[in-house]
Amino acid sequence: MGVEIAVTGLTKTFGSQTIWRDVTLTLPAGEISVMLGPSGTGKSVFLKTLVGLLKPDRGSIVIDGKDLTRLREHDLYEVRKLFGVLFQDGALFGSMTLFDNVAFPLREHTKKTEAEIARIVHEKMELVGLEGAEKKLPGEISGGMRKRAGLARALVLDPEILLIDEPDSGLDPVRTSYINQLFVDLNAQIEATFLIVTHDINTARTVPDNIGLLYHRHLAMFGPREMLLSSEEPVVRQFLNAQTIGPIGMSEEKDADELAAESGRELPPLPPIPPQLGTSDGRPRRGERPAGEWCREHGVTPPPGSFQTAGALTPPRQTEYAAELATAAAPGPAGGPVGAVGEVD
Ligand SMILES: Nc1ncnc2c1ncn2[C@@H]1O[C@H](COP(=O)(O)OP(=O)(O)OP(=O)(O)O)[C@@H](O)[C@H]1O
Repeated sequence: MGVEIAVTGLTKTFGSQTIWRDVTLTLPAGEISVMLGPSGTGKSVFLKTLVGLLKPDRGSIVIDGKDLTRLREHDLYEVRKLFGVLFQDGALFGSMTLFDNVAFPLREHTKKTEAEIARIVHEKMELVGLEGAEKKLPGEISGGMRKRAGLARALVLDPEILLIDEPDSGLDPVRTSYINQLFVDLNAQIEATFLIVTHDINTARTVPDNIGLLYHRHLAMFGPREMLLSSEEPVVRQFLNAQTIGPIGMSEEKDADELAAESGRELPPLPPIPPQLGTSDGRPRRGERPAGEWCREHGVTPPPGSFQTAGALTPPRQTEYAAELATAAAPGPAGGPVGAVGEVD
Protein backbone atom coordinates (compact mmCIF):
# COMPACT_ATOMS: atom_id res chain seq x y z
CA MET A 1 0.00 0.00 0.00
CA GLY A 2 1.03 3.60 -0.53
CA VAL A 3 2.27 5.03 -3.80
CA GLU A 4 5.10 7.40 -4.65
CA ILE A 5 4.23 10.87 -5.94
CA ALA A 6 6.91 12.37 -8.19
CA VAL A 7 6.51 16.11 -8.69
CA THR A 8 8.76 17.76 -11.29
CA GLY A 9 9.09 21.43 -12.23
CA LEU A 10 5.65 22.32 -10.91
CA THR A 11 4.62 25.97 -11.29
CA LYS A 12 1.35 27.57 -10.26
CA THR A 13 0.15 31.09 -10.94
CA PHE A 14 -3.14 32.92 -10.43
CA GLY A 15 -3.18 35.68 -13.05
CA SER A 16 0.00 37.68 -12.56
CA GLN A 17 0.64 36.18 -9.10
CA THR A 18 3.18 33.33 -9.05
CA ILE A 19 2.42 31.09 -6.05
CA TRP A 20 5.47 28.85 -6.49
CA ARG A 21 7.66 27.85 -9.40
CA ASP A 22 9.70 24.82 -10.34
CA VAL A 23 8.76 22.67 -7.36
CA THR A 24 10.47 19.28 -7.65
CA LEU A 25 10.19 16.59 -4.98
CA THR A 26 9.29 12.94 -4.51
CA LEU A 27 6.96 11.89 -1.72
CA PRO A 28 8.23 8.36 -0.97
CA ALA A 29 5.62 5.60 -0.93
CA GLY A 30 4.21 4.86 2.50
CA GLU A 31 6.20 7.57 4.28
CA ILE A 32 4.97 10.58 6.24
CA SER A 33 6.02 13.95 4.80
CA VAL A 34 5.25 17.37 6.19
CA MET A 35 5.03 20.60 4.19
CA LEU A 36 5.86 23.81 6.02
CA GLY A 37 6.02 27.44 5.02
CA PRO A 38 5.05 30.91 6.17
CA SER A 39 1.38 31.86 5.70
CA GLY A 40 0.38 32.45 2.11
CA THR A 41 3.27 30.55 0.53
CA GLY A 42 0.86 28.21 -1.21
CA LYS A 43 0.83 25.06 0.91
CA SER A 44 -2.92 24.55 0.50
CA VAL A 45 -2.62 25.37 -3.21
CA PHE A 46 0.05 22.64 -3.40
CA LEU A 47 -2.29 20.06 -1.81
CA LYS A 48 -5.14 21.04 -4.11
CA THR A 49 -2.83 20.80 -7.13
CA LEU A 50 -1.67 17.32 -6.11
CA VAL A 51 -5.22 16.04 -5.92
CA GLY A 52 -6.11 17.65 -9.27
CA LEU A 53 -8.49 20.32 -7.91
CA LEU A 54 -6.20 23.03 -9.31
CA LYS A 55 -4.31 22.83 -12.58
CA PRO A 56 -0.62 23.80 -12.57
CA ASP A 57 0.79 26.06 -15.30
CA ARG A 58 3.78 23.81 -15.88
CA GLY A 59 5.35 20.61 -14.60
CA SER A 60 4.23 17.06 -13.89
CA ILE A 61 2.78 15.01 -11.04
CA VAL A 62 3.41 11.34 -11.70
CA ILE A 63 1.58 8.66 -9.73
CA ASP A 64 1.64 5.00 -10.80
CA GLY A 65 3.23 6.01 -14.12
CA LYS A 66 0.44 8.50 -14.93
CA ASP A 67 0.97 12.25 -15.15
CA LEU A 68 -2.04 13.79 -13.39
CA THR A 69 -1.57 17.13 -15.11
CA ARG A 70 -2.22 15.53 -18.50
CA LEU A 71 -5.15 13.29 -17.67
CA ARG A 72 -8.62 13.80 -19.07
CA GLU A 73 -11.39 14.47 -16.54
CA HIS A 74 -12.60 10.83 -16.54
CA ASP A 75 -9.10 9.40 -15.89
CA LEU A 76 -8.39 12.07 -13.30
CA TYR A 77 -11.55 10.99 -11.50
CA GLU A 78 -10.17 7.46 -11.33
CA VAL A 79 -6.77 8.58 -9.99
CA ARG A 80 -8.47 10.80 -7.40
CA LYS A 81 -9.86 7.63 -5.80
CA LEU A 82 -6.30 6.97 -4.60
CA PHE A 83 -6.51 10.09 -2.43
CA GLY A 84 -8.10 10.76 0.93
CA VAL A 85 -8.16 14.42 1.89
CA LEU A 86 -8.65 15.89 5.35
CA PHE A 87 -9.43 19.60 5.04
CA GLN A 88 -8.70 22.07 7.83
CA ASP A 89 -12.14 22.13 9.45
CA GLY A 90 -13.01 18.53 8.58
CA ALA A 91 -15.36 19.95 5.87
CA LEU A 92 -18.32 18.05 7.30
CA PHE A 93 -21.93 18.59 6.23
CA GLY A 94 -23.51 20.35 9.20
CA SER A 95 -26.98 18.86 8.77
CA MET A 96 -25.78 15.23 8.57
CA THR A 97 -24.86 12.95 11.45
CA LEU A 98 -21.25 11.81 11.71
CA PHE A 99 -22.37 8.42 10.39
CA ASP A 100 -23.87 9.96 7.24
CA ASN A 101 -20.87 12.26 6.78
CA VAL A 102 -18.45 9.33 6.92
CA ALA A 103 -20.74 7.18 4.74
CA PHE A 104 -21.03 9.93 2.12
CA PRO A 105 -18.10 8.93 -0.17
CA LEU A 106 -19.20 5.29 -0.07
CA ARG A 107 -22.75 6.20 -1.11
CA GLU A 108 -21.46 8.56 -3.81
CA HIS A 109 -18.66 6.48 -5.30
CA THR A 110 -19.50 2.84 -4.69
CA LYS A 111 -22.43 0.46 -5.10
CA LYS A 112 -22.03 -1.05 -1.65
CA THR A 113 -25.12 -2.13 0.30
CA GLU A 114 -26.16 -0.18 3.39
CA ALA A 115 -25.05 -3.12 5.54
CA GLU A 116 -21.54 -3.01 4.02
CA ILE A 117 -21.47 0.77 4.37
CA ALA A 118 -22.41 0.51 8.04
CA ARG A 119 -19.62 -2.02 8.63
CA ILE A 120 -17.01 0.21 6.98
CA VAL A 121 -18.23 3.38 8.72
CA HIS A 122 -18.07 1.68 12.14
CA GLU A 123 -14.60 0.31 11.37
CA LYS A 124 -13.23 3.74 10.40
CA MET A 125 -14.96 5.52 13.29
CA GLU A 126 -13.32 3.04 15.63
CA LEU A 127 -9.94 3.56 13.95
CA VAL A 128 -10.07 7.29 14.78
CA GLY A 129 -11.47 6.77 18.29
CA LEU A 130 -15.01 7.97 17.57
CA GLU A 131 -17.00 4.81 18.14
CA GLY A 132 -20.32 5.63 19.75
CA ALA A 133 -20.49 9.16 18.31
CA GLU A 134 -22.16 8.12 15.03
CA LYS A 135 -25.48 9.86 15.76
CA LYS A 136 -23.98 13.21 16.71
CA LEU A 137 -24.13 16.27 14.45
CA PRO A 138 -20.89 18.16 13.66
CA GLY A 139 -22.17 21.17 15.63
CA GLU A 140 -22.48 19.07 18.78
CA ILE A 141 -18.85 17.96 18.98
CA SER A 142 -15.45 19.55 19.62
CA GLY A 143 -13.00 20.70 16.94
CA GLY A 144 -10.76 17.71 17.64
CA MET A 145 -13.66 15.31 17.15
CA ARG A 146 -14.63 17.06 13.90
CA LYS A 147 -11.11 16.51 12.60
CA ARG A 148 -11.29 12.85 13.56
CA ALA A 149 -14.64 12.52 11.78
CA GLY A 150 -13.11 14.20 8.71
CA LEU A 151 -10.24 11.73 8.95
CA ALA A 152 -12.65 8.76 9.16
CA ARG A 153 -14.36 10.07 6.03
CA ALA A 154 -11.00 10.47 4.27
CA LEU A 155 -10.27 6.80 5.06
CA VAL A 156 -13.47 5.10 3.89
CA LEU A 157 -12.29 4.49 0.34
CA ASP A 158 -8.99 2.99 1.61
CA PRO A 159 -6.74 5.70 0.13
CA GLU A 160 -3.16 5.08 -1.00
CA ILE A 161 -2.39 8.75 -0.35
CA LEU A 162 -3.62 10.87 2.54
CA LEU A 163 -3.41 14.65 2.25
CA ILE A 164 -3.98 16.50 5.50
CA ASP A 165 -4.33 20.28 5.69
CA GLU A 166 -3.37 21.83 9.05
CA PRO A 167 -4.70 19.11 11.35
CA ASP A 168 -3.57 21.08 14.39
CA SER A 169 -5.33 24.35 13.57
CA GLY A 170 -7.59 25.26 16.47
CA LEU A 171 -6.45 22.32 18.61
CA ASP A 172 -4.79 22.61 22.00
CA PRO A 173 -1.34 20.98 22.45
CA VAL A 174 -2.76 17.84 24.07
CA ARG A 175 -5.28 17.23 21.27
CA THR A 176 -2.52 17.98 18.76
CA SER A 177 -0.39 15.24 20.39
CA TYR A 178 -3.30 12.81 20.16
CA ILE A 179 -3.94 13.50 16.50
CA ASN A 180 -0.21 13.23 15.72
CA GLN A 181 -0.08 9.86 17.48
CA LEU A 182 -3.12 8.82 15.50
CA PHE A 183 -1.38 9.71 12.20
CA VAL A 184 1.72 7.72 13.13
CA ASP A 185 -0.34 4.68 14.21
CA LEU A 186 -2.54 4.95 11.13
CA ASN A 187 0.48 5.18 8.84
CA ALA A 188 1.88 1.97 10.35
CA GLN A 189 -1.47 0.28 9.84
CA ILE A 190 -2.55 1.37 6.35
CA GLU A 191 0.93 2.23 4.94
CA ALA A 192 -0.49 5.01 2.78
CA THR A 193 1.69 7.93 1.67
CA PHE A 194 0.95 10.87 4.01
CA LEU A 195 1.45 14.57 3.32
CA ILE A 196 0.63 16.86 6.22
CA VAL A 197 0.57 20.65 5.93
CA THR A 198 1.23 22.22 9.29
CA HIS A 199 2.39 25.35 11.09
CA ASP A 200 3.20 23.40 14.22
CA ILE A 201 6.98 23.19 14.57
CA ASN A 202 6.80 20.47 17.20
CA THR A 203 4.74 18.32 14.81
CA ALA A 204 7.23 19.02 12.01
CA ARG A 205 10.20 18.16 14.20
CA THR A 206 8.88 14.90 15.64
CA VAL A 207 6.31 13.27 13.33
CA PRO A 208 7.50 13.03 9.71
CA ASP A 209 10.02 10.99 7.79
CA ASN A 210 10.52 13.93 5.41
CA ILE A 211 10.10 17.70 5.63
CA GLY A 212 9.55 20.27 2.88
CA LEU A 213 9.64 24.04 3.20
CA LEU A 214 7.94 26.43 0.78
CA TYR A 215 9.26 29.96 0.94
CA HIS A 216 9.24 32.99 -1.31
CA ARG A 217 7.63 31.31 -4.30
CA HIS A 218 9.84 28.23 -4.35
CA LEU A 219 10.60 24.99 -2.51
CA ALA A 220 13.49 25.95 -0.24
CA MET A 221 14.28 22.34 0.69
CA PHE A 222 12.74 18.87 0.83
CA GLY A 223 14.32 15.79 2.33
CA PRO A 224 14.64 13.45 5.31
CA ARG A 225 13.77 14.94 8.72
CA GLU A 226 17.33 14.73 9.99
CA MET A 227 18.64 16.55 6.93
CA LEU A 228 16.44 19.59 7.57
CA LEU A 229 16.81 19.55 11.34
CA SER A 230 20.59 19.63 11.03
CA SER A 231 20.61 22.14 8.16
CA GLU A 232 22.45 25.45 8.48
CA GLU A 233 20.64 26.87 5.43
CA PRO A 234 19.35 30.21 6.79
CA VAL A 235 15.65 29.94 5.82
CA VAL A 236 15.37 26.30 6.90
CA ARG A 237 17.26 26.92 10.12
CA GLN A 238 15.16 29.96 11.00
CA PHE A 239 11.81 28.35 10.24
CA LEU A 240 12.39 24.95 11.83
CA ASN A 241 13.72 26.55 14.98
CA ALA A 242 11.09 29.34 15.09
CA GLN A 243 13.70 32.11 15.31
CA THR A 244 13.40 35.80 14.49
CA ILE A 245 16.99 36.08 13.24
CA GLY A 246 17.19 35.08 9.58
CA PRO A 247 15.86 36.02 6.17
CA ILE A 248 12.14 35.52 6.98
CA GLY A 249 10.51 38.77 8.10
CA MET A 250 7.18 39.67 9.66
CA SER A 251 5.30 39.82 6.36
CA GLU A 252 7.69 37.95 4.04
CA GLU A 253 11.33 38.56 3.20
CA LYS A 254 13.34 41.01 5.29
CA ASP A 255 14.67 44.03 3.42
CA ALA A 256 18.37 44.91 3.15
CA ASP A 257 18.25 47.31 6.14
CA GLU A 258 16.71 44.72 8.42
CA LEU A 259 19.27 42.12 7.37
CA ALA A 260 22.15 44.61 7.81
CA ALA A 261 20.93 45.39 11.34
CA GLU A 262 21.12 41.69 12.16
CA SER A 263 24.56 41.08 10.67
CA GLY A 264 27.10 40.22 13.32
CA ARG A 265 24.44 38.96 15.71
CA GLU A 266 25.30 35.45 16.69
CA LEU A 267 22.79 32.76 15.79
CA PRO A 268 21.68 30.55 18.66
CA PRO A 269 23.06 26.99 18.34
CA LEU A 270 20.88 24.40 16.61
CA PRO A 271 18.75 22.61 19.20
CA PRO A 272 19.07 18.81 19.53
CA ILE A 273 17.13 16.74 17.00
CA PRO A 274 14.31 15.15 19.00
CA PRO A 275 13.56 11.44 18.72
CA GLN A 276 10.89 10.66 16.11
CA LEU A 277 7.44 9.83 17.43
CA GLY A 278 6.96 6.05 17.26
CA THR A 279 3.77 4.01 17.09
CA SER A 280 1.94 3.61 20.36
CA ASP A 281 2.39 -0.19 20.32
CA GLY A 282 6.05 -0.01 19.29
CA ARG A 283 5.44 -1.61 15.89
CA PRO A 284 7.84 -0.20 13.28
CA ARG A 285 6.58 1.84 10.35
CA ARG A 286 7.72 1.29 6.77
CA GLY A 287 9.21 4.80 6.49
CA GLU A 288 10.90 4.78 9.87
CA ARG A 289 14.71 4.88 9.93
CA PRO A 290 17.01 4.31 12.91
CA ALA A 291 17.74 7.54 14.79
CA GLY A 292 20.85 9.25 13.45
CA GLU A 293 21.10 7.05 10.36
CA TRP A 294 20.79 9.89 7.85
CA CYS A 295 23.35 12.01 9.72
CA ARG A 296 25.81 9.08 9.93
CA GLU A 297 25.42 8.18 6.25
CA HIS A 298 25.99 11.79 5.23
CA GLY A 299 28.84 12.59 7.59
CA VAL A 300 26.75 15.18 9.43
CA THR A 301 27.32 15.66 13.15
CA PRO A 302 23.90 16.21 14.70
CA PRO A 303 23.56 18.98 17.32
CA PRO A 304 24.66 17.82 20.80
CA GLY A 305 21.97 15.95 22.74
CA SER A 306 20.17 14.80 19.58
CA PHE A 307 17.86 11.74 19.70
CA GLN A 308 18.05 11.51 23.47
CA THR A 309 15.92 14.38 24.76
CA ALA A 310 15.17 13.79 28.42
CA GLY A 311 11.73 12.34 28.95
CA ALA A 312 11.16 11.71 25.25
CA LEU A 313 9.57 8.48 24.13
CA THR A 314 12.36 6.53 22.44
CA PRO A 315 11.11 3.27 20.89
CA PRO A 316 11.83 0.88 23.81
CA ARG A 317 10.26 3.38 26.20
CA GLN A 318 7.24 3.60 23.89
CA THR A 319 6.69 -0.14 24.04
CA GLU A 320 6.84 0.06 27.82
CA TYR A 321 4.49 3.00 27.70
CA ALA A 322 2.04 1.20 25.40
CA ALA A 323 1.92 -1.62 27.95
CA GLU A 324 1.25 0.92 30.69
CA LEU A 325 -1.53 2.42 28.59
CA ALA A 326 -3.15 -0.94 28.00
CA THR A 327 -3.62 -1.37 31.72
CA ALA A 328 -4.15 2.26 32.72
CA ALA A 329 -7.58 3.81 33.04
CA ALA A 330 -6.52 7.06 31.39
CA PRO A 331 -5.01 6.31 27.99
CA GLY A 332 -3.23 8.83 25.78
CA PRO A 333 0.24 9.94 24.69
CA ALA A 334 0.31 12.67 27.30
CA GLY A 335 -1.00 10.46 30.09
CA GLY A 336 -3.10 12.26 32.66
CA PRO A 337 -6.75 13.14 32.72
CA VAL A 338 -7.19 14.58 29.20
CA GLY A 339 -8.52 12.04 26.69
CA ALA A 340 -8.53 12.14 22.91
CA VAL A 341 -12.07 13.44 22.63
CA GLY A 342 -12.70 14.84 26.06
CA GLU A 343 -11.84 14.25 29.67
CA VAL A 344 -11.17 10.66 30.59
CA ASP A 345 -13.72 9.31 33.08
N1 LIG B 1 -8.49 29.94 -6.18
C1 LIG B 1 -7.62 30.95 -5.98
N2 LIG B 1 -7.62 32.03 -6.80
C2 LIG B 1 -6.73 33.02 -6.64
N3 LIG B 1 -5.78 33.06 -5.66
C3 LIG B 1 -5.75 32.00 -4.83
C4 LIG B 1 -6.65 30.90 -4.94
N4 LIG B 1 -6.37 30.01 -3.97
C5 LIG B 1 -5.32 30.53 -3.27
N5 LIG B 1 -4.96 31.72 -3.78
C6 LIG B 1 -3.84 32.55 -3.31
O1 LIG B 1 -2.68 31.73 -3.25
C7 LIG B 1 -1.84 32.14 -2.17
C8 LIG B 1 -1.45 30.96 -1.34
O2 LIG B 1 -2.59 30.50 -0.64
P1 LIG B 1 -2.59 29.20 0.29
O3 LIG B 1 -3.92 29.16 0.97
O4 LIG B 1 -2.20 28.02 -0.51
O5 LIG B 1 -1.44 29.56 1.32
P2 LIG B 1 -0.98 28.73 2.60
O6 LIG B 1 0.50 28.62 2.53
O7 LIG B 1 -1.74 27.44 2.69
O8 LIG B 1 -1.39 29.74 3.74
P3 LIG B 1 -1.81 29.49 5.28
O9 LIG B 1 -0.59 28.91 5.94
O10 LIG B 1 -2.11 30.85 5.78
O11 LIG B 1 -2.98 28.55 5.28
C9 LIG B 1 -2.62 33.21 -1.40
O12 LIG B 1 -2.14 34.48 -1.78
C10 LIG B 1 -4.04 33.02 -1.88
O13 LIG B 1 -4.76 34.23 -1.85
